[in-house]
Amino acid sequence: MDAHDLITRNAAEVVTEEEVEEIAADLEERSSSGSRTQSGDPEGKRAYVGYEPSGVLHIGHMLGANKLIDLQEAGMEVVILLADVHAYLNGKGTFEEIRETATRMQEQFVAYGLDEERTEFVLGSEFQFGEEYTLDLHALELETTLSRAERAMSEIGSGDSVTVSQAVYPLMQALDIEYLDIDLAVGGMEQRKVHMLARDTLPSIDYEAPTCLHTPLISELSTGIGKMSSSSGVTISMEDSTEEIEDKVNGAFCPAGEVDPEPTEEDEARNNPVLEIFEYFVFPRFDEVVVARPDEYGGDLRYDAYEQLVSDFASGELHPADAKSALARYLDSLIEPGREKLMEQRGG
Ligand SMILES: Nc1ncnc2c1ncn2[C@@H]1O[C@H](COP(=O)(O)OP(=O)(O)OP(=O)(O)O)[C@@H](O)[C@H]1O
Ligand SMILES: N[C@@H](Cc1ccc(O)cc1)C(=O)O
Repeated sequence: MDAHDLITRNAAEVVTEEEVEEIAADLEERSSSGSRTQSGDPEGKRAYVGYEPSGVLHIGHMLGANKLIDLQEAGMEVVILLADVHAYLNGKGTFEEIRETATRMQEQFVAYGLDEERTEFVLGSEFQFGEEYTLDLHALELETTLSRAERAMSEIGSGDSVTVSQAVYPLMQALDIEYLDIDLAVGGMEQRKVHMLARDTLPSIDYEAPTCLHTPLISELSTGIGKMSSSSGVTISMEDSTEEIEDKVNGAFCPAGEVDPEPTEEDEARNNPVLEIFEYFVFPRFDEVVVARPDEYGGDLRYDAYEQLVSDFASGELHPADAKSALARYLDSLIEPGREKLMEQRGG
C-alpha cells in the first residue's frame, strides 16, 4: 500500500485532499531516497492525536490509535498528546487525578500496539504553561469570538453550559498543533469544528493552517444515540473481560434489518453501533469475517467485505443475535492480547 492509501484508509474525511497528497508525495520521495523513518529528523513529517486522559481506553479511542499505526507505517513520526490541562479545563477532575490516569492511558496504548520506540508521548502541561505559549494563546483569544469558540466545543464540552475554560480549550488545541510541530492533526469527526477554527485562526497569528484527518465515530452501544464515550453510556473498554464484552454486545441497540435506524421522537439521530463496530473496528483487521450459525438456520455466513455483511443484515438474512455473537467473539480476540499484556505488567 502506498503512503497516500495508508494515510487515508478508513478515514471519514481529510482536510484538504490536496494537502494530504503533498504529505504523501513527500513521504514517498523520502522513502525512495532511503531517508524514511529517522525519528527526530527536522524534515520528518509528524502526526498527532490528543486524548483527555481517562481511566481506560475504549474501542472508539483505538480508531485514532490504529490510524497512527498506519501513519507510522507510511513513514510519519507520531505523537500522542495526553491532554491533561484540557481535561482539567473540561471539568474532568482534579489535576492530580488526571495526571494519574494519563500514566495508565500511556501503558494501554503501548499494550495495544503503539511501538514505544517510535511514539512520542507528551503531556500537555509539559509545554502549555510556557510564556510564549501563553502569549500566543492570548493573541488567539483576541482573534476569536466567544460564539465561535462555543460552537467549536458543541460536541466536546462536558456539562450543560459553556464555561470560560471551555472557550479557551479549542484555542489551546489549535496552538498545540503548532507547538508540537505537527503536519497532520488526527481526531474523530467531533473534533472537526475545533480543527476548522484552528485552520481559520492560526494564520491570523502567522502560523500555518493545519492539515487534518478525521476518523469515524462509534455510537453509544445501548441506544445508538451520541458517541461512545468514557464518561457515560455503555462503552466497550480495552480492559473488558470476555463475559463483559458478551453482555454488553448482547444488550446493544441493533434493530433487525435497520441499517439506518429512525431518529427518536425527540429527534435525536440514531445509528446501529453493532454494524459500525464491524465496519470501523473489525473488518479493517480481518480478511474474512465468519458468522457462526447452526446448520438448521442455514450454516455459517462468510464475508470478505463489510458491504456484504450489511447487505445481508438489511435483507434479514443476517439476524441481530447472530451478528452480535460474532461481534463479541471478534472483539474479544482483538482485545485479548493487550488485556493479557496489561495484566502481566500489573503482576496480575
Ligand atoms: N466513540 C468514539 N468513536 C470514535 N472515536 C472516538 C470515540 N470517542 C472518542 N474518540 C476519539 O478519541 C479521541 C479522544 O476523545 P476523548 O478524550 O474525548 O474521549 P471520550 O471517551 O469521549 O472522553 P470523555 O467521554 O471523557 O469526553 C478523539 O480523537 C475522539 O474523536
Ligand atoms: N479535544 C480532544 C482532546 C485534545 C486536546 C488537545 C489537543 O491538542 C488535541 C486533542 C478530546 O475531545 O478529547
